[in-house]
Amino acid sequence: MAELRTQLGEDDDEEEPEYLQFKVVLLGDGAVGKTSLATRFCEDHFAKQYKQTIGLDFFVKRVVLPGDIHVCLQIWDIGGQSIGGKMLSNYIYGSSAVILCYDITNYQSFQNLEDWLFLVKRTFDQTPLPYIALMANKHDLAHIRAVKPDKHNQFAEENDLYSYFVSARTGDQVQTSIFRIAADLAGVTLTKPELEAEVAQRPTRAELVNHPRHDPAHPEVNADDIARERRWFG
Ligand SMILES: Nc1nc2c(ncn2[C@@H]2O[C@H](COP(=O)(O)OP(=O)(O)OP(=O)(O)O)[C@@H](O)[C@H]2O)c(=O)[nH]1
Repeated sequence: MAELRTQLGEDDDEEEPEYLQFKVVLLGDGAVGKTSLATRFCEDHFAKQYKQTIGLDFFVKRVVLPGDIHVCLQIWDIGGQSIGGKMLSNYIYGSSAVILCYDITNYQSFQNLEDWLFLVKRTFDQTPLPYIALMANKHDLAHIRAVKPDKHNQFAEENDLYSYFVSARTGDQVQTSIFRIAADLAGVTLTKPELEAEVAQRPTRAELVNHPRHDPAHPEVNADDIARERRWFG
């Protein structure tokens, strides 16, 4: 995995820690929530309004792992319309991690990950593949999901992908997933208490989402969904 050690200070202050730097690329169809995930990862903010990413956008996430290991993730948010574009391979090239994102309420966005994954493999060609994660977003809409967890797990297993279920909207599992990805890239094994401590340190207020709770059309809405909305997430 590509890794760069550097000092990230504004000046040459000797106190500035040494960061492990990794390029992380978010890929997936338009409107699956890549920008929302990046802003949740990095700014702990969520915007309801959809603003299409043209080309790409950049974010930076700094994480301190157990053992005082400082990690800087350069997050490349690639617009979903780039799939047919000539620049896509250039965007993917040199990444340490690729996060394949889909919207659990949009089956097509899941199916199209075959194409996104193919493009990643083609970019890396004979060279080792980066860390690749499968990220199911919009988990707050689990009551209208179109992609069953079984399908997700099968795709992840078949392609040897790390697997995450998140909601950029509520923040559910977002900080945990990025913390885990940072640790995996840095080669740090996290214990459960370490992961929980990180999440507890950065509470995100879960937003109440209006679900049709007792709608007979969505009988699968259950107590877990309701509890999820009320929890505090990292
Ligand atoms: N309910 C819900 N909506 C979400 C979630 N994440 C994103 N959205 C909404 O989905 C829409 C698209 O989100 P974006 O983050 O702009 O999607 P994108 O994948 O970056 O889209 P492109 O720029 O076209 O590639 C926006 O209206 C978001 O508010 C989520 O977890 N839950």
